[in-house]
Formats: sequence, structure tokens, C-alpha cells
Amino acid sequence: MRIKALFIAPYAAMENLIETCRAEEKDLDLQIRVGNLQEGVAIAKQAEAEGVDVIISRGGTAKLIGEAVDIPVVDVHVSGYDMLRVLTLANDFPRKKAIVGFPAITLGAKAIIDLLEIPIDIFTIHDEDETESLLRKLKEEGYQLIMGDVVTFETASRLGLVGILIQSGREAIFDAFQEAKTVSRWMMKNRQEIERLKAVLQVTAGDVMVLAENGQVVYEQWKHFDSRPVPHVGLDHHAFRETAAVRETSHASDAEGRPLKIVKTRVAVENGAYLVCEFSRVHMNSPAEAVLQVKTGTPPLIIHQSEAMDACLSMIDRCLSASRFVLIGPRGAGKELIARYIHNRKFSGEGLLASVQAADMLALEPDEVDAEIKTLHIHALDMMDSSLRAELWRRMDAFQGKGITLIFSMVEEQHLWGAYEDGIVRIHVPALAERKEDIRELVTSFLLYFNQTQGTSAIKMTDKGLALLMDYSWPGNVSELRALLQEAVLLEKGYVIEHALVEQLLQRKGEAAGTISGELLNGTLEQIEKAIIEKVLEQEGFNQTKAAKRLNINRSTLWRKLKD
Ligand SMILES: Nc1ncnc2c1ncn2[C@@H]1O[C@H](COP(=O)(O)OP(=O)(O)OP(=O)(O)O)[C@@H](O)[C@H]1O
Repeated sequence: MRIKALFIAPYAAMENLIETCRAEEKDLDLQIRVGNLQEGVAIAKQAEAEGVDVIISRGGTAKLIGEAVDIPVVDVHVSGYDMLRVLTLANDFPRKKAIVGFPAITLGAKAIIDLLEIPIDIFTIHDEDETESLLRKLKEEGYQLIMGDVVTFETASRLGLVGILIQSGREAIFDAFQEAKTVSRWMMKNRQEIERLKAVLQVTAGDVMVLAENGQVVYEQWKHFDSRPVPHVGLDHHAFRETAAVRETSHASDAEGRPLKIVKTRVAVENGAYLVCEFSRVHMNSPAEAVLQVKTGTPPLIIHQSEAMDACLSMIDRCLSASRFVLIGPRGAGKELIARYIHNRKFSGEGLLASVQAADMLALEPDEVDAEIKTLHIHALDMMDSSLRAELWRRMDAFQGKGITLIFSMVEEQHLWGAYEDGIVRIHVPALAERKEDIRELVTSFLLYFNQTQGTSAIKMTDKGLALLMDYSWPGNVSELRALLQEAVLLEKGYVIEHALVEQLLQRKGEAAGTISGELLNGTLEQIEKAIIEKVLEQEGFNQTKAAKRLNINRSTLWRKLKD
């Protein structure tokens, strides 16, 4: 394959010589253009975009092009022959002479001048901007002939000095051709190697993204995702430290809230470290997918000012080594939250928790549960038919055998088959009526939540309003309190919820068939749906079966919509 090369000659006189050399060059498909400095850079950028493999140029122009493009740039060196030619040309000139240029020119010149004892002075510059002031000074000192590269030559001519351009001869041009071929072959070999590795990655690796230490994505490949599933991976700089774990697993949610597993591996290479992030979906079993809610491992905020709640959490902390728990507590008391607490404490935030209705567990095979799922929270055990419950209990060993922690929850204390076996930790989740000290903080945290997520204005409740909440019996527990506050923040347009509004909402509860207020129809479709379900649930005395029946949806759907 011929190498596509572009020669950008910084001065026009070079073009003819390159033309003649090109006739003897077989391996390069060589184009020639003339352009000095920025003009040359513009030509080079366009050539790069058109797929040129290598650029050849000279001196300052080659340097500027090298900084502007990502393909190799070969600099035509000033050879000893070039120097001899120009010195011979200047030798017969009977005036004060100087060579001015970058070290690349002046070092070689000095060697020849010293050897041949030629009366020419040498001045080295390190920046093009130095040229003019130096030449002006030399002119004042009586120099009349100045030798150098294009800029020196042009400046000297402009200042009325005799300028001689050190031109490149055939040897330098052939040397540059040779270097261009060597560099391009090496580049092509590397490019092929990269393509080969990419092909191997396509076959062997899945969905992967490579990050540099500054968090920049340097490579990505998506096979099962249409595009990057999370906008950016939280880059923990410890990941790049020598001492950090070489491989770690974390979880995240995609834009639709579906759980993802991310395995990060630190790879050290010569010029630094990279983080290879492999992405995969956490599989839910297909038939029961809708009822298996998988949660990523963020620790839940549990408000527990009360002794009752404190006792509940300390009991859990003492029994973390167990792998079967039964949570007993009224509807809306926080059993799901406690299940997440157990999971987080047991697995230190690693692995996932999945929530599933007890009835749906019968359709779930242990092998269908993704290895990332470490805890199953099985709801509404007491709403299951006792014969099915016995069957469910028998199947549980298989799940436990896979290292899964099982957390059952039920509303009422019942004599459940197996529930009194050794090794099963029974935890009573207190009703809100038993822990009214928590109400104040719960109110604050829900007001904050609605303010942050729905932009509602109320951020405080008066003490008189809170006192009314303290007097109420809360049959629907924290869920009911949350629903009441949701309604209050929609009705309250100011910053403070007064006791009159609380009174009005509590009174409405007393009325047998409360109506759905227009305010509940604010928000997104999902929020309105949830508000209506909560209202119906409240009217049905927080009995999920009755509420589901009235709404003509099955209990799993009702439960899922409440938990979303
Ligand atoms: N101690 C608490 N701190 C903060 N929020 C709480 C607390 N207890 C419950 N909640 C909130 O109250 C609501 C109901 O809690 P959760 O869903 O855990 O109850 P549950 O007992 O599982 O209900 P159900 O029996 O109806 O399924 C949730 O929004 C939960 O976040």
C-alpha cells in the first residue's frame, strides 16, 4: 500500500527540487503544496481531514504543523551539505556576514565554520520573535549579509540587508522521504494492531468504557446498550491509587431507573493509570419481572428519635449474622425501609435488594435471580393462602443455599408455619402511634423531600399543626402521614403549613367517603396516579386488597405503583 504524503514547502523555490526528487520516489504517493507558517498549518489540517498519512515540511513551519495535527510530521533537516553550499556561496562576499537561526541550524554551521576557519559569525535564536530585533542590532553593527531560514531571510530583506536562504538540497529531501516512510510504516503497523485489538474486544468484551485519570472517556464500546447507559461514572480518585483495590463492583441506575452493575478495574500503563468500567444489566426473572423491584444499595434514611424505633434497629444490629428475618408491623410502618436497612448493614452497601410479593415468589426460580441480588424482601406473607405459604416456605432453602438473605414481612402477628424455627429473627416494626416522638422529624423530612423533588413551597409546619398530628391515631402509619403531607403541600402556597389546614385534612379523614380534591390532580401523571391510589387506600382503611379491588388492578400492581 502506498503511503499518502504531503510535502508542505515553506518557500516556493523548494517546490521544483521536490518535484524532481518525487520522480525517483516510488513508495510515496506525494502531493506538494507551498505554504509558510500558519498558511502551511491550514493546508496540513485540511490534508489530515482528507486522510493523508504523513506530512513533510521544514523548520518553523514543520514545528507549527506538528503542534496542530495528530498525524506524523517529518522535519527536513538542514544537512551539512546544505550548510557547505550556503557557506561557499557567501564566502566570496567581501562584507560582514552572519548566520542567524535556531540551534538546529547554528550548531551544524558552527562545526563547519570552526573546521574550515570561515570568517562568519553565528547568532542563535530560540524564538522567531527575536529575529527582527537581533537583525536590527546586527545591521547597526555593520553586518550586511545574513544567512538563515525563511523568516530570517524575509526579515533581513525587509530591513535592507542581503539575505541568503539556507535551502535544502536533494540529500535532505531524500532523507525526509526515507523518514516519512519509516514513520508511516510504523504508524500503520500500530494502527493495524489497534484495529486487531478492537476486533478482539468486540468478540470478547461486552459493554465497556475506559476512563483516564482526569475522568475523560478514552474508549467505549456498547453492545447491549444503544449508548452510554449513565451520563458519567462517578470517578473515585482512589481508584487510581496504587493501594486501591484493583477491581471493585458498584451499582447504578440507568435513565429509566433500571439497575446496572459496573465492574471497575484499574489498569496501570507506562504513562499513567486507566479505569476499565464493564457494564451489565442486573437480570430479573422474566415472568415475574414486573413484581421484582431491584434497588441499588444506597443506605436508607430512617428517622428514629423514638425509643421504639431505636429498639427495633438495635435488635437488627445485634442479629446481622442471621439470614432469615420476619418483619411484623402494620401497613405503612416502614417494613420495606427496615428491609433495606438490614440489607445495607449486612452487605455494607454492596449487592442489590429485590422486593417481591409473597404470591409471586412461587413463580420465581433461584437460578433466575441475578447473582448481584443478595437480599429478597418478600411482602405480604400473611395475605397468602396457608397451603401456598407452606409451599413457599419449602422452596426458601434453595434461595438461602445461594447465599440470599430472606426478609419476610407481614402486617399481623400470626402463627406462620416455620416462622418460629430457630435462626429466624422476628422484628416488630412499631406503629406510628407507638412512636409519636418521630412525627416532628418525619414531617420535616417529607416537607424537604416534596420541596426538593416537586418544587412545593411549604417548608415548615406550625407547632399547633404538629400538635394536631400528635393527637391523631395514624392507622395508615408513616404512609398515611406522608400522604397527608403530600396533600398539604399541594394546597399550601406559602412557606408555613398552619394548623387550620392540618385540621381540615384530618377532619376530612373522619368523613366516611372523602372525595379526591382537585389539588391532588397537580403534578405529573405518575404523581397524580400515586396520590389517587394513596387516597383510595386511606378510604379503604389501608387494606391493600380492598383498594386494589376497588381500582380494578391486581395487588402486585398496586403495591408496585406505591413503591415506585
Ligand atoms: N422511620 C422512617 N423514616 C423515614 N421514612 C419512613 C420511616 N418509616 C417509613 N417511612 C416512609 O414511609 C413510607 C412507608 O414505608 P414502607 O413502604 O417502608 O412501609 P411498609 O411497612 O413496607 O408498608 P406496606 O406494609 O404498606 O408495604 C415510605 O415512603 C417510607 O420511606
